[in-house]
Order: sequence, then C-alpha cells, then structure tokens
Amino acid sequence: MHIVTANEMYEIDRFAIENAGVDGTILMENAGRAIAEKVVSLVKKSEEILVLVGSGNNGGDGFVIAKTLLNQGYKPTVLQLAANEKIKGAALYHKQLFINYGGTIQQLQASDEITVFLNNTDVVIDAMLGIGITGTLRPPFDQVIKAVNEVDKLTISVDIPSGVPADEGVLDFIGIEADYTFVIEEPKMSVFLEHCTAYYGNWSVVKIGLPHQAYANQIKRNTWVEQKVRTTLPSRDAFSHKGSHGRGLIIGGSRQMPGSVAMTALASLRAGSGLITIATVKEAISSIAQQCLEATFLPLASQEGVISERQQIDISTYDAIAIGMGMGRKKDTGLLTRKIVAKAKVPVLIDADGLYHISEELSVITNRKSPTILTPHFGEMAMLLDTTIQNVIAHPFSLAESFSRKHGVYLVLKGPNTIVSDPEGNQWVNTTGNAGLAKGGSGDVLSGILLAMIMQRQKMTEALSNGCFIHGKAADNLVVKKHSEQDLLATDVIKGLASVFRTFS
Ligand SMILES: NC(=O)C1=CN([C@@H]2O[C@H](COP(=O)(O)OP(=O)(O)OC[C@H]3O[C@@H](n4cnc5c(N)ncnc54)[C@H](OP(=O)(O)O)[C@@H]3O)[C@@H](O)[C@H]2O)[C@@H](O)CC1
Ligand SMILES: [K+]
Repeated sequence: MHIVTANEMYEIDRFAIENAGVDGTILMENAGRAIAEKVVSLVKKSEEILVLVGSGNNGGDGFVIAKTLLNQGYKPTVLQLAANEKIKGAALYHKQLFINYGGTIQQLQASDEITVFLNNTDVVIDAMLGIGITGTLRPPFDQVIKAVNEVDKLTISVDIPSGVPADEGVLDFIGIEADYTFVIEEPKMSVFLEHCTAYYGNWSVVKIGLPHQAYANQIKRNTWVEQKVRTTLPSRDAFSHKGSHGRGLIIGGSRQMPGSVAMTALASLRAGSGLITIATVKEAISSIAQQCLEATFLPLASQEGVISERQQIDISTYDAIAIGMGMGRKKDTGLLTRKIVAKAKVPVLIDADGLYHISEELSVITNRKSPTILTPHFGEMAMLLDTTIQNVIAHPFSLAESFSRKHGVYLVLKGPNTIVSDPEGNQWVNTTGNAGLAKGGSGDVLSGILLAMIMQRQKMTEALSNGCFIHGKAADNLVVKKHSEQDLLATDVIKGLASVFRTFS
C-alpha cells in the first residue's frame, strides 16, 4: 500500500479523471458501493442507520452508501449537514440518484437536534468530511462530532474519521472516534501518525479502480507488509557456514548497564548473525557471558564503569557494527564513539547513547562513505534535530525524510508505526508490533535484529524493514498466545523470534 497526502490523493484522482477519462461519478459510485458492502457485513437490516453527510465528495460517498443500503432493504436515515446549494458536481448527482431511488433526506435545523437523531439510531455512518477539510472545524460539524463521540453507537467512517487531518502538522483537532474506517484507495498519512491512528479504529482499504499509472512512481511512502517480507527475506543456504552470515561487532554497555548489549547480541544471533562479538567494559564481561554463551568478547578499558577513550579497538575484521546501547553519555565514551563511527568502513548502526554522542557532531555521519543506520525513538529524533518531541510527533514523515536526505543515512524512526527512511527519500512504515514493545530493552533487541539483517543478502532498506517487521511480529505472536501487552519483556521477544522465522522458512 502507498501512503498518501491529501494533495497526492487529489493528484491521483485528477490523473484518473483527466488523463484516463474516468468519470468522477463512477469513482464515487465505486467508493460508496465498496463501503456499503462492508457496512452490510457489519450491520443487520433490523438496525437503524444514520448517515451523516457533508457538502463535499465525502458526503457524496455517503449518498451512494445510503442508496446502496436502501436498495438492499435497509432503511437508512440521511441527515444532510450542509445547505442544499453547497452540494455540487458528483455529490449532487448521487444525491439526486438517492432521491430517485426512493430515499428521503433530512436537514439539521439546529445543532442540538443531533442528539435526537443519535438517540434513535444503532449505527452512525460518518460521511461528513474527508480529505478536503481545511482549518478549524466550523459549526455544526464541531458539535455534531462531539455528540457522536459521546454516544455509544457503532460508528463507521468513510475514508477518514471526520475532523481528523489527512496530513502531518495538525496536533489539535476534534475528530470522530470511529470503530471502523474504510479508507478509499490508499491510506492517508494520518493513519500512521501517532496522534491520529486511534481515531481510525479498525481500518482497512477499499479499492475504487483508480488506474495504476496514476501513481507512476510519485508516491515514495509505502507500508511494509508480510508479503514483502516473504519476497525479500533471504533463505539460509544449505552450504553456508558461520562466516557467510556475517561477523557483527556490538560496542556498548557499561558497569551500570550490562544487560543492553547482551540483549542486542542474543537477538542478533537469534535473527541469524553468523558470529557476534561484544566489545564492552571488561568488568561487565563475566555477567554478560553467562547470559550469552554464543558470543565472543572484546574487553575494553573503562573509566568509572564506562568505556574510556584512550584505547585502540580493532574493527577491521567485522562486516557490520552496532554501537551505542547502554554505553552512557560520558564525554570520553562520546569521543571514542565518534572516532569509531568515522573510521569504520562497514555499515554502522547507531542506537541509544550512541545517538546522543553523534548528535554532538553530525558531520561524523554525513562524511561516512559506508551505510549509516540511525535508530532513534521520537525523543532521540528530537535530540538529533534539536527540536521538540511535539514537533516530531506532528511531522515524523517529513522530518525523517529530510534528515535522511541531508545526512545520507538510513533512519529507523521507532514508534507505534516505525518509519524506515533511505537517503533518497523513500519511506516504509512497519505494520507489526503492539504496546507490549513500549518497554526498556525493546530498542536493544531491535538493534540486534537489524544488525543481523544488515549482514544478510538483502538491500539495506529491505533488511531494515524486514527487521522491524520481524521484531513487531514476534511481539504480536507472543501477546496472542503466551503473554499480554502488560507482561511482555524484551527478552521474551528474543525467544519469540523463532515463531516468526519458522513461518518464513
Ligand atoms: N480519492 C478519490 O479519488 C475519491 C475521493 N472521494 C471522496 O472525496 C473526498 C474528498 O472530497 P472533497 O475534496 O470534496 O472534500 P471533503 O472532504 O468532502 O470536504 C470538503 C467540504 O468540507 C467543508 N469543509 C472544509 N473544511 C471545513 C471545516 N474546517 N469545517 C467545516 N467544513 C469544512 C467544505 O465546505 P465549505 O468550505 O464549502 O463550506 C467542503 O465542501 C474524499 O475524502 C473521499 O471521501 C470519493 O468520492 C471517490 C473518489
Ligand atoms: K468521513
């Protein structure tokens, strides 16, 4: 699936109508019919349905849904929330068809009348506002949306829950809290925005027959789904040996935080790395070694329990490096981190405290010739950009894209909808994972999986997207069968990797 902005959707629509010659009324018919079919699968004929229609094409879809339901023996009540003269074009055409098919339309005389309509219905179909919303909600939509959210009725939104912005940038809005949203043709950006996702409820896409050429490489955002993992995840060659699957080096940890590198190493081995070496402060090695028998170790000199600057680390024999987890934010450790990142001629993944150290001097990553992968969560992204978390929440796609382009790096912006960005501005949104991953250690495990993926035969963006998918899928499988979102631990996810790899082998 592509992920589109409102403007990109309008452009695809324009191409379909102007270049491919599709009539706009047909697209609306297709949209309304496809959604009506979904409604039929959710709602009984005996139930009362209230269709709320606005003045634009979202409202037009509402008239088609009402007509289709009427034709199938349902008795929808259509409540028009705009003046008659506001309804034009394809929406007016379908309004007339609905009337011709025997439908009747009611209009809201005063905003507070909405409660009477809501009390008399079982189901609300929200076709008030779609991707054409601009600015703050105007009456009566603000009051109607609040009233719909207050009553406990099955609410089904058309294309987008009314009031929710399609694009990035708007944090403050009043929107329908839908139970289901049937998104027309492609998910809009806000489906994947942390502050908007919940409004959509259970969402899925209905296709309305827009020509494939309309997309013609225009849209650089996509979802990463199981089918993509199936077609890109390399299988293990029967004649391979441990050297064929990569020698990875993990640099991090401290006396206070020895567990993080252990989790990264274990996850990396479980995700298919051939050999893993942990470079960490020498005093932490004995405790880590007990948890991670398959790893080898590179003892590092320390100062007050953290990795010190004054030492040479031979990084020449590794295929990829992950650096930063559990290493702390001491200045000395930072100097060493930047030296290693600058010197390494292999892919380097930078996570956690490593991100703090490179945020002090971003030219270190910009100047690198080999791939650099950064794995910030929203707080770390704000730190890298020297901005607020609120700004990252409001603009995750555009900020990640511009950062990746500017510094020539791969970025894994971690959140409920993790976004992988490449230096050309392409983006993939992961579709697995659950709230159980919002815990300490999850990031360390993800870094380990990504380190393993980077060292297998796949394109960098595929490696990163597959890694995120597998990490989330392991957590999803675990909360279905053995655990809950409350009790799930990062170490459970490492064990759960087996269930995911078995389905892909
Ligand atoms: N993608 C496709 O190919 C297809 C897309 N289709 C559908 O079209 C939808 C997009 O339709 P659209 O462009 O007509 O915009 P839409 O969302 O109905 O709203 C526009 C109206 O909202 C109003 N309004 C605006 N801001 C407001 C505010 N703050 N507060 C209050 N009112 C406000 C504004 O009113 P006015 O400013 O004129 O008073 C205007 O009339 C799309 O989401 C999908 O459902 C399908 O039909 C099939 C093909
Ligand atoms: K809507």
